[in-house]
Amino acid sequence: MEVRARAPGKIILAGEHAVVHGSAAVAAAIDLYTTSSLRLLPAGEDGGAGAVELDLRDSGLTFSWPCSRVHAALGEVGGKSGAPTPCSPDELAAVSKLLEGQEIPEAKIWLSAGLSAFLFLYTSILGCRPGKAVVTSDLPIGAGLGSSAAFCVSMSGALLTAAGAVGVAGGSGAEEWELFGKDDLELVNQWAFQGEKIIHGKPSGIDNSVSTFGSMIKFKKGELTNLKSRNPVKMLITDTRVGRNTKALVAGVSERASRHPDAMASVFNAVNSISEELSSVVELPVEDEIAITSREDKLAELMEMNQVSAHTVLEKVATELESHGFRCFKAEVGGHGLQVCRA
Ligand SMILES: Nc1ncnc2c1ncn2[C@@H]1O[C@H](COP(=O)(O)OP(=O)(O)OP(=O)(O)O)[C@@H](O)[C@H]1O
Ligand SMILES: C[C@@](O)(CCO)CC(=O)[O-]
Ligand SMILES: [Mg+2]
Repeated sequence: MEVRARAPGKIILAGEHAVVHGSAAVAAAIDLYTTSSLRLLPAGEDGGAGAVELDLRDSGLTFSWPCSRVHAALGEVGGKSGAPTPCSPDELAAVSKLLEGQEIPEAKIWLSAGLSAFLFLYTSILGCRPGKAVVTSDLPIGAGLGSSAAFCVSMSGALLTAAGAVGVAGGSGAEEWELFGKDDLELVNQWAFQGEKIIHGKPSGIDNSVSTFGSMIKFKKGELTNLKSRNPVKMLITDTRVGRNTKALVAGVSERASRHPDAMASVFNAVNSISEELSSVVELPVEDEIAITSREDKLAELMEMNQVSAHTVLEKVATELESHGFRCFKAEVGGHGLQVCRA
């Protein structure tokens, strides 16, 4: 049987980075997804133990680890389909050793973090059982749209479903996306957070939470509040195609906070207030065009204060940006979280 799980990317409207230091932040799922398909395989035809395989379809790269090698590196692992235990430094070192000998092009060396997260999640949940995972994604990687979280959430969803730890009982039989129950989502989210830690270093958990649960959320110190907005909020997302590494950026902010503790505490406090205010603006009931425009203006101002300059003339701005070679996504925000499909 093949299990497919898809998880959305996200945008953060306010509170990015400050959320790692305890400020509130507001994030929304976007309708761009990463899909992980998983098929458990029989043991090798030659009587061998088979292999764990990963096919990263978008980058045209495939990876394979003989189960015997995985077992030799990690020992007895797997079967942990309850709450996760974090990846210990020894485990991470063993996982990193498994990357040796894999042909990762220098230009895509950043994939190593994703491969480590995959190996940790796969082996912790399924042990050294042979299987093949295929990943495809609509999301640009390293562009701030939560590709790492969508990768970890969709992969955790597929692995835990294959392990029988979560899932819609029996499935509908039809090939359509179904939503998980709340407890299952909680479990997937906990596992995905462990994967995010391998990729991000010190994540707040906002990205994996919004990717798992969907919708628009306020997130503060690990606590999630669903924001209820009766009117859809539309955003224009622009990929500057200038890649960056979130782990390095997060570490940079922490270093700055330790160099300037008082000043940065005030910055984090200000960002917290912006996120709190933005959350209430999102939930304001808006009945007519004037109220919608006024809400958009308030959101724009708060986002600008947070960091970003927001524009409402979407088509005009998109055309202008695209004429300069940028890529724009017009995304619906606040949609579904993790979904699963069993063929
Ligand atoms: N589809 C994918 N396949 C394999 N690895 C992936 C995939 N998507 C993300 N990753 C892993 O996640 C890393 C990118 O994570 P990073 O947190 O730096 O960027 P992001 O998640 O796109 O942005 P942000 O966290 O700021 O929203 C990649 O370097 C890779 O290791
Ligand atoms: C930059 C950051 O705030 C969001 C990354 O999308 C880091 C985090 O919260 O883990
Ligand atoms: Mg990320």
